[in-house]
This record gives sequence, C-alpha cells and structure tokens, in this order.
Amino acid sequence: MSHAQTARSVNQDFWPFCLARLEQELPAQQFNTWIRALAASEEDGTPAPCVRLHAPNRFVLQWVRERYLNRIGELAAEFFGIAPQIELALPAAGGPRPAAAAMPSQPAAAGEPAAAPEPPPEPEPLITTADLAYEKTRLNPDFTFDTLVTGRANDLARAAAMQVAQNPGTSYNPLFVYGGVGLGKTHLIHAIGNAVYRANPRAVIRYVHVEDYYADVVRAYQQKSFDAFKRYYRSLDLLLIDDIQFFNNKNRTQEEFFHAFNALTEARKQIVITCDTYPKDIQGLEDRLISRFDWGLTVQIEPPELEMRVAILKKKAEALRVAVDDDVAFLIAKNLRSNVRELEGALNKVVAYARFHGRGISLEVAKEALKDLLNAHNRQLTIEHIQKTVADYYKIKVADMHSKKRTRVVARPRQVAMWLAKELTPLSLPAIGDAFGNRDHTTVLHACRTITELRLGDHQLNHDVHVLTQVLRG
Ligand SMILES: Nc1ncnc2c1ncn2[C@@H]1O[C@H](COP(=O)(O)OP(=O)(O)OP(=O)(O)O)[C@@H](O)[C@H]1O
Repeated sequence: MSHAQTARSVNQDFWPFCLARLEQELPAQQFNTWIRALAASEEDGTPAPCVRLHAPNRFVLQWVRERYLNRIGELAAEFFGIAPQIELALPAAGGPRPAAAAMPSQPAAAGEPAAAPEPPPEPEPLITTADLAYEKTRLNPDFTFDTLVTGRANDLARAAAMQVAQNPGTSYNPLFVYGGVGLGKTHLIHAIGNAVYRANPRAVIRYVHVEDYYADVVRAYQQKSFDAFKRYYRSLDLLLIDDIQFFNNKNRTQEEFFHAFNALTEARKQIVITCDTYPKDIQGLEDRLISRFDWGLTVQIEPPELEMRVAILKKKAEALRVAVDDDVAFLIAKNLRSNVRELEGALNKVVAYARFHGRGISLEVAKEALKDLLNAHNRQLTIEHIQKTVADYYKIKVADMHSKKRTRVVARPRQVAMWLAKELTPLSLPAIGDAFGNRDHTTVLHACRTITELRLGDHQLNHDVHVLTQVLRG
C-alpha cells in the first residue's frame, strides 16, 4: 500500500466504509455524537501507513480513544488487509491541519534556489477553546454513566441522577446523594455533569469540592471580591458540590452557600449535593440548609453486593486494558467489601505485582500480591462470629443456626446469616452449608436469593441486613 494510495483510501474509501459500518453497529445517538464529529486524513511521512483521526476537542478525543478506537482499528485492518496505525489528534487553532506539521521538509531539487528554511512545525495545540470550557467545569471525563456499574446498591441513585441530567433544574432540585466513603458519589455527580455537558456544551457547569468552595469564600473575603464570587456561583446552570459534610461549623461559607442555593433554585438551575450521611445527621450544619436539602430528592448509595463488586472490578480491568479472570475478580471482591476505592486499589496492586514480576494475572499471582490483606481479613471474620452476631441481634440461640427448625422466627435470621457469610467471607456455598448444620449448598443459594429479593421490598429486613453488615465489618 503506497502512501498516495493510502491518502486516497483513507479520505475517500476507508473513512466512508468505517462510518457506514459504525453507523450500523452503534446506537444513532452515539454514532452522531462521537463518530460523526471525527475527520480522517492520512498521516504522511511515516515509514508505515497511518490513519489520523481529528477530534474537535479533547473531550471527544478521550471518549473515542476509550470506547471506539479498538473497533476502528479492527475495521481498518479489515479494510486495508493489514493493521495501519491509528492516531487521534486535536485540530490546530483555525482548523484541521492534517499532516503538514508532521511532514519532514523536502530537500530542494537540483537547479532550484534553495528554499528559505521552513519554520519549525508548530506543535499540536494541547488545549482548544472547547477544552478550556470543559476544563473549567473541573469534570473528570472518566466518570460517566457508562463507566458506572449499576446494581441494587446504586440503582435508585443512578436513575435519579440520569433524570436530573436529562432535565436539569426541573426534576429534583437539589438532588442529594449520600452514602459511605468510596462508594461512587463523586463518580455519580461527575456523570451528571458530563451528561449535561454532552447534551449542551454551552451549559455553565461547575464541580466543586466543599473544601474548594470554602477556599473560594476565604479568598473572596481576603481580596474583598465577594461580588465577583457571588456573580460567578449564581451564573451557573449546574452546580455539583461534593462532600457537604465538611461544611460543619464554617458559618460564613454556609451563609454564602445558602444565598447561592436560593438564587440558583429560584432561577431553576440545578444543584447536586453529595454527603456521607443523611441531611439531618450532618453535624454543625444550619437548620435552614438542612431543610432546603429536603426540597428535592434524597437518595442513598449503599455498599455494593458481591456480584456488583465483581462487575466493578471487571469494568476497571477493562479500563486498564488487562484481562482479569472471574476467579481473580471474586477473590478480590470477596475480601474487600465496604469501599470501591479499596477494591480498585487491590486490583491495581495485583496488576502492578504481575507486571513487576513479568507474570500474567492469575489466582496464584493475586493471592501473592494481596497476601497481607488476605491474612488480615481471614483473621477477622469467621462464620461462627457471623452466626453469633446474627443470633444476638435477633435474640435467638446460636444453636438455631444449625438446627433443622423451620419456623420463621429462626429460619429468616438463619437465611440472613447465610447471606452475610456469602457476602463477607471467601467461603464457598458448600462450606457455608456445612457450617449451618450440614445443609446443602442449594439451600444456601436459595437463602441468599431470598434475602436479596426480600430486601427490595421489606424495609425492616433491609435495615437489619445493613446494620449487621456494618457491625460485622467493624
Ligand atoms: N458503581 C461503580 N462503578 C464503577 N466504579 C465505581 C462505582 N462506585 C465507585 N466506583 C469507583 O470507586 C472510586 C471511588 O469512588 P468515588 O470517589 O466516587 O467515591 P465517593 O463516594 O465520592 O467517596 P468519598 O466519600 O471518599 O468522597 C472511583 O474510582 C469510582 O470510579
């Protein structure tokens, strides 16, 4: 494949072919938003053929790189019969500048006056106007609804967040998201911001951590620039404010936020708040703010269950472009239960360990990498401890955990204990069955499914399981 041929092929043949295929494969909205935004050219002056795709801004570039680049590479290999290199580039200021900047200068032909030395090629611009607008939002492009794994622990919060992203300012205002540390609250509110930005890049969006909001207040105070501060926060279409619990006893900051909150909600601008507790439980927060937080919708994110933790690990592994088998994902998910950040940390540890030792990611490698963590965990939680804790909680005898009695008053706590054993220990279903009076593993499976389903409608049971989980996790 000569370069001249490639140039024709890329622009006139390959790219239309690629567009046609992707249009068939992708939902129309995805195709129109991300793929149509690209322009293709040949990257010349390289020893091997190379397709260059121009993204209008860094946001699109990053999105395409993460989600579609592999597929475009496959289509290019299919089209050309070999796999050309695919590059993604941002446009130069003033329009696309396909290959010129990358082309080496040609020597002057014999007899021609020597050409004036070419100016050095301009570097590819790193930031465009659109990028700047995006970066001012302080959003993390990796935190989107697509990269957020959904499960029972967060489905309500996610649905509410999507609703807000589709109708900012008019559905739930404020949306108040609360839950324990590292459970995806920040991820969720960035996802709202990213979705709103995608639908309307002109929307004025700002993600701010409460500590930074506080710093802004202090700066405005020191520089006597409260007017500018107020104007800025009141000009937003979407304010995403993270970890509101850190507002405690910062009176001036609360005062400013109170006024910004009123101005924004009156103008039907959207506010999304995260916190580690329910609004009424926030320490040191003014009552008038607490009552305003109740105006919209309050949703909780709970710790993810085992299956969801495994799904999260798989998704994170995909993002890292590493293959992680189910047994490895289960090992990690069984041992790290309360915090997704820790789950990710363990995965990173396994990947780094495998790379360092030049080995593939296997169960054996994962066990070695996480040796300390597994030892600490195994010392902590035994099935006997779970049985005793559950029996105490429901005021039944520990012996009832092993007995054949089937009355509801003992059967349900026994099922709860089995569910907890499956969630909180690395034991297999048969091993759990053995520990509950030599029951069959199908009985344990049935118990786990029953509890998972009942929790959806039975608030008391859901509360019991929640409390017991917290107690057992220490
Ligand atoms: N459901 C999920 N799917 C995919 N990733 C998740 C999910 N939940 C959490 N994570 C990941 O876990 C990490 C921690 O999440 P995040 O920072 O959003 O937690 P948080 O609840 O805001 O924590 P903190 O209370 O410390 O502010 C992030 O990398 C996030 O992407």
